[in-house]
Amino acid sequence: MKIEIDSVELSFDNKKILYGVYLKTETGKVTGVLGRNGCGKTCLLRILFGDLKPKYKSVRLDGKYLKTNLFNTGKVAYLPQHQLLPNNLSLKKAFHLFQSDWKTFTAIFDSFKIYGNSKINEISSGELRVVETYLVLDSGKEIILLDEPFSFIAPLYVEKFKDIIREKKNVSAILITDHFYREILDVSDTIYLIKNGSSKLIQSQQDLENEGYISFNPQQT
Ligand SMILES: Nc1ncnc2c1ncn2[C@@H]1O[C@H](COP(=O)(O)OP(=O)(O)OP(=O)(O)O)[C@@H](O)[C@H]1O
Repeated sequence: MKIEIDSVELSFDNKKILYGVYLKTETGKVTGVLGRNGCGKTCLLRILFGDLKPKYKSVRLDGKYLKTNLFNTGKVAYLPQHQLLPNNLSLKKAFHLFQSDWKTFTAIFDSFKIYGNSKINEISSGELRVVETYLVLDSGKEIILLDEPFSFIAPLYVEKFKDIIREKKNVSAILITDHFYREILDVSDTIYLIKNGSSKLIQSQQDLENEGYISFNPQQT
């Protein structure tokens, strides 16, 4: 499946946020989205999902204009920046509801074994992020949108999620945004930088330096 979004026009109180975006993601590929704080990454994911209504947008699935919101198609799973799961749900129940296998999860993240009967509000915010990111990635949906999956979790878990993302991209088109740009560069097949309301295709870390997204680091040359 191929998903494209363009012709996005989003403003808040006459402040233009997005106005020149083109972004494509497809099955078999991870598409990374980078950009400074407040450039519009979360808004773009929400517009694609259908959760935020801009003045205008055009979303195409396999080249065909989508007349409804993407979430109405049942083809998408979305990890928002805010909490996804309700507080009083037990972890095992959450896995049951998402039709995800608890034992497979705890075989990868073994320190979670003790939490099967714990409620969502009894684990740490980082642990919750691990659970939610896993459930979204394991949803089997054709399109997966991840808003900052790496930012709040330990480096060991970031590595595990990068492996899971590489595996899941075989069946899903994965769109991911995060400030951990090295992880995004590592795991993505295609990268866009959102800057001044527009998207730019990024080929290398050098491009990110040239665009002023990261500063020049002589130790890495
Ligand atoms: N509901 C809203 N009302 C007014 N302004 C908003 C609203 N939602 C977002 N914005 C503004 O739109 C801009 C883009 O926000 P967005 O959350 O998409 O940024 P971002 O690139 O995801 O930032 P970050 O990396 O800090 O999460 C910001 O300037 C933000 O203040």
